[in-house]
Formats: sequence, C-alpha cells, structure tokens
Amino acid sequence: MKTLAQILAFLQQRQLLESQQLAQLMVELGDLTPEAMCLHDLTNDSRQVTAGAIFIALQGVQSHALDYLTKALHQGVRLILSDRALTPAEQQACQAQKALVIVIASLAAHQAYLAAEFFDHPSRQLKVIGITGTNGKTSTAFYCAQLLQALGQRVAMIGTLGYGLLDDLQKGMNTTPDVLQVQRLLARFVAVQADFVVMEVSSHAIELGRIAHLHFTTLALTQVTSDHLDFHGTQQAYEAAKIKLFRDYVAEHKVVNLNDHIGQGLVNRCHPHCLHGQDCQFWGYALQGHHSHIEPQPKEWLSLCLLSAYDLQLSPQGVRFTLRHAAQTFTLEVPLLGAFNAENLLCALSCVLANHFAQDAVLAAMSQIRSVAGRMQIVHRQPTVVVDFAHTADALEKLLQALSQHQQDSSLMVLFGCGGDRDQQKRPLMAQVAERYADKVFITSDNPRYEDPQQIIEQIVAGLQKPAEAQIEIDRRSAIRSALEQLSVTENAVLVIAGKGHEDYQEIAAQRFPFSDAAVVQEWFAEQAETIGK
Ligand SMILES: CC(=O)N[C@H]1[C@@H](OP(=O)(O)OP(=O)(O)OC[C@H]2O[C@@H](n3ccc(=O)[nH]c3=O)[C@H](O)[C@@H]2O)O[C@H](CO)[C@@H](O)[C@@H]1O[C@H](C)C(=O)N[C@@H](C)C(=O)N[C@H](CCC(=O)O)C(=O)O
Ligand SMILES: Nc1ncnc2c1ncn2[C@@H]1O[C@H](COP(=O)(O)OP(=O)(O)OP(=O)(O)O)[C@@H](O)[C@H]1O
Repeated sequence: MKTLAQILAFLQQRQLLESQQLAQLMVELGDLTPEAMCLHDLTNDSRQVTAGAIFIALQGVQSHALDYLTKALHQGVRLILSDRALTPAEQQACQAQKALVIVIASLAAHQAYLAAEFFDHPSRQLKVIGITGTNGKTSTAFYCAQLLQALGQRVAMIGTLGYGLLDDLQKGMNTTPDVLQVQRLLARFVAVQADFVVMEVSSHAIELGRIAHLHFTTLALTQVTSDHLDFHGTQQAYEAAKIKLFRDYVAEHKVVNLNDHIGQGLVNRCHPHCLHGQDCQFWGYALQGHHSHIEPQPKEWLSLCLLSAYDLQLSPQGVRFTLRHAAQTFTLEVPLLGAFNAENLLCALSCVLANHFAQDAVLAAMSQIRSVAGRMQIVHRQPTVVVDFAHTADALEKLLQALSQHQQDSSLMVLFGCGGDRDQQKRPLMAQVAERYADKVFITSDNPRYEDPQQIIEQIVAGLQKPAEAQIEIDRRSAIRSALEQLSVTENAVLVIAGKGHEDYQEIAAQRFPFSDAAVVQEWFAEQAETIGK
C-alpha cells in the first residue's frame, strides 16, 4: 500500500510529472489530501483491479489497456497512469467514477522501477532462484522447489506450471509474466511468508525486461539449443539474451551446465572475477563428467562448486548415478525418466547446495523428488506405465527415444491419438514415429474437439506401414484398458500413454468431459488388485 503523496513524490523525483498536471490533480482531489489517499494495489490488468488500485495503462501488442477502462472503473480503480491521453469519453467515465488520471508518455520505461518501489522491492525480502535455458526450465524449477520444500522451506513458484505456493499453483498466461505481474506476485509471496521463490526466466522475459529490478539469490542455466527465433530473429540474438541474464543481473550464485557451450563460455569468461569478487560464485555441474573443455580452475573452485554425475544407469524404475561433490561420492536413485532429467536434477541440486543447505540434508531430501505431473510421469510400476504430454511427432520421438534407453531388455508399447482442429499433417508423422520406436502401437482419440474422431484416427493410420498390427479403439478409456490388459500379459514391457499428460478432461464436440489418463490407469490396477484379493 502507498499513499498518493508517495506516488507523486516518485513521479516528481523522476521528472515525470509536470506542475500543470499536479495542479489539475489537486483540483480533482478536492478536500482529500494526497497523504490521505491510499492506493492498495498496482496492476496493468483490468481483471485484477480491486477497489483503491492503480491501473497502469500501456499499449500492448494486441490492444491498449485503456480498451478495458470500463471494467477497471467498475472494479473500483482509483488512479490511472496511462502512456496516452484519454479520449473525452474516457475522461468523462473517469470523472464519473472519481478516478484520477496521470498521462506519462514514457511510462513504459519507468513501470518496472515504479512496480518495484510500490511493492517495496519484494525480491530483496525473498530468496529468488531464476532458471533459464531452452529446455529443462520447468522440470529443474520443480525439482528445486520440491527439494527446498523437503528441507522445510516455504516455496513459491512462477513458471509454466503456474504461479503460487508449490502446493497451490494457479495457472498463468506466461512462463514469466510481465514485470508488473512479477513484482505483484513476489509481494504476495512476501505476504504469505515464503522463504524461496523458484522462477522460470524465459528468453522473452530477459529481452522484454520482465525481470528488471529483481534481486536474484541464484541464477541457473540448463542448456541452450534453439527456440523462439521468430521473436529473437537469429540464434546469436537468442543466445545473447541468455548470456545477458548472467552478465547483467546480480546474483550471489550462478549455476551452469558445463556440458553446454553457453555454460562453458560463461564460466571461462566470467569465473575469475566472479570467483574472487564480492558478490558472485559460480557453480558448475556436468553429467558423465564431460567438463574437460573447461579451462583449468583453481583447486578450491573444483572441489567446492562442482557437481558431477558418473555411471548413469537408466532402468524402468528411473535414473541411478554416482554423484561427486566436494571430494565425496554418493549413489543416487530417483524415479525420473530421461538422461536429461538427471542433468536437470544436478542443476536443481546445485541451486539448493549453493544456498548453504547441508549436503546430508539435501541428499535426504532427494527421496521427495517426483516428476512433473504428466511429463514422463511414472503412474504405475511393475509393470511400468508412463504418461506424457508429447503431442507432436518431434516430442513423441524424443519421448520414445528417451524411454527406449530405459528399456533395453524389454518391449515398448505406445498409445496415442491426435487433437482435432489442430495441425493435420502431424497425424501420419506421429504414426511413423510410433511404429519406428515401439513394439506395439495403440491408436485412439485425443481431444477430437469439433472433428470426427474416426476420421482423425484414419489420418493417423494412413502413416503406418503395418496398419494391421496396430490396435485401434476410438474410446480412449477402453483403449487404455485394453493396452493395460496386453501389458499385464507381456513380459518385461512398458506402456507409454502420450498426448494428454496431466489434462483432467477430454474435449469432444465442444464439451469437456472429466478424463485423466493417470486415473484410468490407477482405476484399472485397483480393479485388478481387488479381483486378486477376492
Ligand atoms: C507477444 C507478447 O509477449 N504478448 C504478451 C503481451 O500481450 P499483449 O501486448 O498483446 O497484451 P494485450 O492483450 O494487448 O493487452 C494489453 C494490456 O491490456 C491489459 N488487459 C488485457 C485484457 C483485459 O481483459 N484487460 C486488460 O487490462 C493487459 O494486461 C495489458 O496490460 O502482454 C500480455 C500480458 O502481460 C502477455 O500475456 C502476452 O503474452 C502472450 C500470451 C504470449 O504468448 N507471449 C509469448 C510470446 C511469451 O511471452 N512467451 C514466453 C516464453 C514461453 C516459453 O518458452 O516457455 C513466456 O515467458 O511466456
Ligand atoms: N536438460 C534438458 N536437456 C534437453 N532436453 C530437455 C531437458 N529437460 C527437458 N528436456 C526436454 O524438453 C521438454 C520440456 O521440458 P521442460 O518443460 O522442463 O522445459 P522448459 O524449458 O520449461 O520448456 P517449455 O517452456 O517448453 O515448457 C521435455 O519434455 C524434454 O523432452
């Protein structure tokens, strides 16, 4: 909460308020003094406006926030800061609701600091861990948050999984929301006494300043390949955005993957002054010890801040590896699938260890690690059933490749469908991928939406070389049950159910029916246990 006097002082300090505007404002205030007028919140979204809030109205890509003025006024907005002059009709509407207006043409450039000031720099009152990378942000952030929670910390998250305390995440629009939303969320986390915030930092967020004026305790980089070139233009510009986070933002610890070329570059370029500087320490992690391309490091750096994993073993139960840290080795086993998840886990472990938790306690906390819901999620063991949200040919290929590494002596079964009213070209391609990697293919419906599910299936089947060998069942629940029946009589087999991940509905003809792949699996196994028990 701030008073109008405080807001005016901020604007005057930054020379954003003309004396004429101030005089006009005083007239509009009437008997009320700026000291007596309380402003309870600050937002740029009319849907979040509450009585006594400030509404920051800026030009967006699709619209101007003033397009939503009526709603903001209806919700009780008290002060509007806008980057454009209001139309006479808008002015009238504001006067009718006694909402004050200040027009600041350069508002966009000042909003980040205004938000940080309004919310009393919440990032300084929390320990904020920022995680970036092309892939692995969500998984690493989730493992990190789980470890911290198991260590008795109150942990909040901002990312693809949602925003909020770890056990109460609310779905958001963006991986990293805009700068006002970030500061507002952090203020909420301070209010609920969170200790740590683990946030995903997308490349858009770095480039668009969504994390401006944030104080990070730890920054981490998973890996950099290629993505979002539509936005960044070139691979070089995309990589530059990632590097910018580590170059321009202060953090006490910076954690990088030593097997990644950008991670290596950061360590080779930055570590001498960071290591000996006052404010930052580099931590490096490497799967399978491939860090020989790092220039020789001082001995204490190697022993203190390096995490390496050796002897990686992949089994239907998960990953197992030997961890070396601070001249000690440990064997770790976690129910996660995919070698890349061992890397993500190393990143999360580095973030947590960098924050001064005792090694023994951190290793004990590993028993709490579980996969992100619907992503390579083991929903049943012996036999292993995995649920994943892969719904493109590329994602399905990556998924089946990763699972085949876990299944060297066993056979792989895959069940999937394709969503309606979306890309039709991928349908036969997904069939080809499934046939290439799996021993048995089950084809069913995904979310048919407005399309005829039978026709979608036919388009998938058209991609199969041996269609007679695939099992086709239009009803997803029956298809899963039938796959489970076959799984139970096949020795050493694993079933992966792809496409819907953690979704809790199936969308058919504009209606969403409650549906969960994991629940269907659990229900089937519960029935089997009951039958055996009788
Ligand atoms: C291109 C882009 O970055 N768009 C973002 C931008 O949208 P926009 O400028 O079009 O906003 P707008 O809809 O015109 O609205 C303008 C203003 O009106 C306000 N408004 C809007 C609607 C309303 O009912 N009331 C209201 O007050 C908005 O809060 C905003 O202040 O501002 C919105 C609010 O902050 C963002 O949600 C939106 O992200 C969209 C959804 C998006 O898809 N962004 C992508 C490019 C993105 O940022 N992705 C990254 C990486 C993802 C990853 O790889 O994981 C991310 O971090 O999410
Ligand atoms: N460390 C990694 N290296 C390479 N690939 C990875 C890594 N971690 C995850 N992946 C792959 O990327 C996919 C997305 O993982 P995750 O959601 O953790 O990443 P993300 O960076 O948050 O991506 P997105 O923003 O698209 O969700 C996984 O399903 C897996 O196929």
